[in-house]
Amino acid sequence: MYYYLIATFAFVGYIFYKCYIHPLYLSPLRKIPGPSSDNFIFGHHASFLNFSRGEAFASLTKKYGRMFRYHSIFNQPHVVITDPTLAQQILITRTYDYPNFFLSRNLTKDFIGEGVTFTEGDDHKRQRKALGPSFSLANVKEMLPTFFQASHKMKDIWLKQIGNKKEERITITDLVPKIILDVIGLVGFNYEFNATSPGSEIAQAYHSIVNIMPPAIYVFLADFLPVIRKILPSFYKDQYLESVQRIHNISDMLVSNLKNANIRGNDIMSILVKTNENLRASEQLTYDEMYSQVIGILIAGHETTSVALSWTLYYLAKCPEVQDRLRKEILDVFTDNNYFPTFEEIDSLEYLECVLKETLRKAPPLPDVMRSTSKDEIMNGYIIPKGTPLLISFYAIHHDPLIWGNDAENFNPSRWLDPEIKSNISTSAFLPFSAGRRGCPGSKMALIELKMIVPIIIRNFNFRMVEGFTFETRSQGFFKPVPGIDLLVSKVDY
Ligand code: HEM
Repeated sequence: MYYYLIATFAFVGYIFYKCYIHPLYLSPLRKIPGPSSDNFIFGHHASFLNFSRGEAFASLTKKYGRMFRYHSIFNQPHVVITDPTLAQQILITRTYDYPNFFLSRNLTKDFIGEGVTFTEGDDHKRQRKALGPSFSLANVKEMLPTFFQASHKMKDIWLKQIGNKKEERITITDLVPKIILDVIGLVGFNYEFNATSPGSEIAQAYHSIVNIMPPAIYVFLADFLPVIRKILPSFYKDQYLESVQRIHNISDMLVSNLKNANIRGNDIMSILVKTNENLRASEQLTYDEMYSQVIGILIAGHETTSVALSWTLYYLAKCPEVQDRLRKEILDVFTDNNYFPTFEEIDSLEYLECVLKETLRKAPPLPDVMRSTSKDEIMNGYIIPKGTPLLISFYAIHHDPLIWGNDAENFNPSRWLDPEIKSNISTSAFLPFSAGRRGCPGSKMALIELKMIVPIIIRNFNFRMVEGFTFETRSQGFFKPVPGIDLLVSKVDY
């Protein structure tokens, strides 16, 4: 009887020590400046981490400097980095000294498998080597017709929605993700997702996954108590877990089909399968690794590009003079509505490039990435013990007035034409695609996709803000408008 009592006291004491005494009174990380914990159980997940953490980190940078601390679940201290020099060290100079950090390795692995996002060191290098040819510029150029058709499909759906009306209020964030999902289906796997059709299985599954994530406390506990994964409330079980399973089934089918195919196309996965066959046995990806790339590419390549496109249209609606200037530039190349431009032509649109860069600066689709320390370190004079989670906030770096000037909060594409600003911006101050060995392999593809879609849409439509319409911004994972963006859309005829 006493043993049970002692064991219970010891357990409770240990939990109290780990969740309260150590993080708040003993950890060397408590010396780093930062806000005090808001909630005994949820830490800052009870406050700013639940909403737009990018904006919160930008304002905390002003208060505490470019390295500060916040508290995660059970008060665990995490360190936020908004200093480009430290970001350079973590992301670029010593990439593999700072492994990726996940709130739950188990749940993440269940979801994305052992693909490129999950691996470290030599395994990560091996996977990136195999993926390289799929993302080469030559291959991305082959994707132009798919981008072209997707933008015309988007245009046709909106034209139908406007009909004979002068102007129509459209929730642009309804169609944009579906169009981008279709694109990734075709260029990624040569597969028709038909996401714009009402019964599209993949579109529904995908929507559930990105919109019904289990709360942070579940994710955190899932690593310590595997039983948590079995007692997820039925809401998550039915919608989230079933959707994950559906996407896994599709991934399995795609990779099996490709392995057995006699003729393969130029899509990302086909090229990966071909590249893999030509690698030395020790470098080849296993079936599981290959299969994990499907879900990785789907998530990494879809939500990011779709969010970037939605923000671009939003900022163009917000800044009519920018929209007019961009349309003028576009009309010089897209002389005819059905004109199919060359790669060189879309790449030469200088102001379009500025608009896209400015959108990715103001609203980086992935507002931050997480890493951890693999050994004890000193950073900016503070002791950072091994295993400390580090959050590199791209959003805060992109909004830092010391880098971007006093108009950092303004949407001003012309800043990218200013030679002085251009020369001040290092690779670690503009990080929409992160940087270093883990930097986004799809950056060229995403930019070219946007450079094809935006002109076709802007050539055909004028976008205006809806008076009084507001939305929230969420940045759990992706920096997204919630519930979405409504704009007034009218046809433009040239
Ligand atoms: C505007 C669009 C995009 C943005 C803003 C973006 C941004 C990013 C960022 C910030 C990372 C994290 C890198 C890190 O952990 O340091 C990443 C990783 C990744 N992205 Fe993208 N991405 C975009 C489009 C794409 C596309 C179109 C694809 C593929 C079709 C893609 C595939 C990947 C993959 C596979 C990774 C994991 C790389 C690794 O861990 O080594 N991304 N992306």
